Amino acid sequence: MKNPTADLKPYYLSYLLTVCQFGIDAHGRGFELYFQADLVILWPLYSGLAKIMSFQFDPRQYIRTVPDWPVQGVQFRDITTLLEHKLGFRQTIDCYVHRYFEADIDAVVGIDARGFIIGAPIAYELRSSFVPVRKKGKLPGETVCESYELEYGSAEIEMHTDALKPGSKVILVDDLIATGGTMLAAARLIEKLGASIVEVCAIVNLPDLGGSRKLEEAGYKVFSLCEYEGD
Ligand SMILES: O=P(O)(O)OC[C@H]1O[C@H](OP(=O)(O)OP(=O)(O)O)[C@H](O)[C@@H]1O
Ligand SMILES: Nc1ncnc2[nH]cnc12
Repeated sequence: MKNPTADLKPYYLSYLLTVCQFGIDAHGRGFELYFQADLVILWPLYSGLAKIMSFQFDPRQYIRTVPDWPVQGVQFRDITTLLEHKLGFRQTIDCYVHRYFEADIDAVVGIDARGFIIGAPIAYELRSSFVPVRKKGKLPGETVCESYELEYGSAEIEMHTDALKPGSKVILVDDLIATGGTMLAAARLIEKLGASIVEVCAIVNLPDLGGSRKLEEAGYKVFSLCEYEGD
């Protein structure tokens, strides 16, 4: 087991604080000594529980499906109902934080617009920077641009050229992978800036639309919290 006190992790710390605080008050020993001792004891228990909870969490219970929206034939997987659910939202963010906590991520890149909602809190918890990929025409600085096809339409996205340092480690985040066009275009932007993509991740994957397969064939690791077959 890695010694947790060697490099205190603020995220785990926030979970443990309540327990430890009680211990500190009751015990009356030096803060450092007692606090660190608690971390050593609780670390395997806490990280084990967090993994089990992430494993069991299924966001589909909170996601609303709207048939034939925005066009006939599309089963729209609406994550607003997940975001509205206090615990569901928290568990969603926690799944990514636990997954990437020890990956030394420099930046979370979130895709306009729903990728911002989940990308920003993940970046905050990972203590990394957050970089927005925006629809064309929204960023004021010098940008790199990519065009792509959607399940319903086509679009262009941009990122500031100075948003990522060459060689930096990033995760790419969006709410959903359908045809994969958006993620692939965003991944190309990241690569144009010379950064390296640890994983591309989404809440929802629609595997039958082929996006995750395309991303994997392009060499990216893909992670999603749930899938809907047959879309
Ligand atoms: O895998 P794909 O086929 O590329 O589709 C997935 C993308 O489509 C949706 O965004 P949309 O373009 O509808 O924009 P929005 O977030 O502004 O609603 C979704 O949030 C993803 O970004
Ligand atoms: N089926 C779908 N549901 C929600 N967002 C989407 N973006 C592309 N396809 C989608």
